[in-house]
Amino acid sequence: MERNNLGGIVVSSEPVLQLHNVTKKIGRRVIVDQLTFDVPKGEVFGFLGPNGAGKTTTIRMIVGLIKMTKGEVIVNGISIKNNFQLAMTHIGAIVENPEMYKFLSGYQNLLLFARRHQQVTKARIDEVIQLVGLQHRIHDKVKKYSLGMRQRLGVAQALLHKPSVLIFDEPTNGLDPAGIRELRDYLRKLAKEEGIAVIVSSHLLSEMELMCDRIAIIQNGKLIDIRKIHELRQQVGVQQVTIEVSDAIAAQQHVQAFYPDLAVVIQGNSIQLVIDRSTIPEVVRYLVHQQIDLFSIQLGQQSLEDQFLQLTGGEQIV
Ligand SMILES: Nc1ncnc2c1ncn2[C@@H]1O[C@H](COP(=O)(O)OP(=O)(O)OP(=O)(O)O)[C@@H](O)[C@H]1O
Repeated sequence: MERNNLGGIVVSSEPVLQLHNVTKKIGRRVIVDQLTFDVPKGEVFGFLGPNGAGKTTTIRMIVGLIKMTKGEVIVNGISIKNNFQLAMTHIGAIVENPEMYKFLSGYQNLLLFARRHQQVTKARIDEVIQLVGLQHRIHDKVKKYSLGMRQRLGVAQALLHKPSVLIFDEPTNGLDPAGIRELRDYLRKLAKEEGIAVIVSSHLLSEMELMCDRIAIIQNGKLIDIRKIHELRQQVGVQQVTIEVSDAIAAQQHVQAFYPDLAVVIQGNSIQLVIDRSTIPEVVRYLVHQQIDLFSIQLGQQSLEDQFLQLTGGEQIV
């Protein structure tokens, strides 16, 4: 088995989930358009796109809640078209609000849920409770749980039958910052320690960036790009440079004359430009040579957000 290293996390390159040309048409409208990607074991994979991009529809197709118009979904080598029941034994999903009885305890809910799966033992129930960190509150009634705890219980339910893929649609919806952080930590733990492929969807780039190893960007039902988060960070070599100068108008004209393709913006007493880090000394030398005095230089990185906005043609992903 080939292995590679994603930002310090070792994951197997063996895909546990494969989508090939997955397409959904409703009437004449193509909602999801030929999506193709693989997710390996142990990876947290983000499905990022603006509202209405087709994320939920794709997830609903993967878990069999709706039919694909075209394409194929393979889970652990099993086609969901050929052997749906068997393929689903490898998937745990939290797509709609998990079914829970509020007047029963978390533990009683898990017991009820476990009856649906023949092979779930009491030891496994205890194991998933530990995994999601609910051991201290598991005998409280669910009505006393916070939203974050209910979500954990939902994840515990989804994990009972030992799936190799966990799918979670918009997991952070409604959670406060502390809840989001907890969720992020235990989803990453599940991927790292249990080798589960975790697939999450969101329209929030800031969350995906902290949670995922890789992100697929989807817009208007189409896959625009797939990137590894750590690669993205390394690629950001281009920097925004703000140079405080004695004469901003003259500095702008000089730099513009020397680099005709560069956009040079005046900000108060400074000029601002986006250039490769290696070009900075040349610009500085040139300005000094043109008798422009320099007072300060500030560097800012082009953010991941800027990159995604570029990729999606400016459509807002916040
Ligand atoms: N049953 C349906 N009939 C008609 N159109 C639908 C149906 N289900 C979804 N759509 C449309 O398909 C598009 C994609 O919807 P989907 O819910 O998959 O997007 P999403 O990326 O999950 O968005 P959000 O972040 O808002 O949940 C939307 O324009 C939606 O209106």
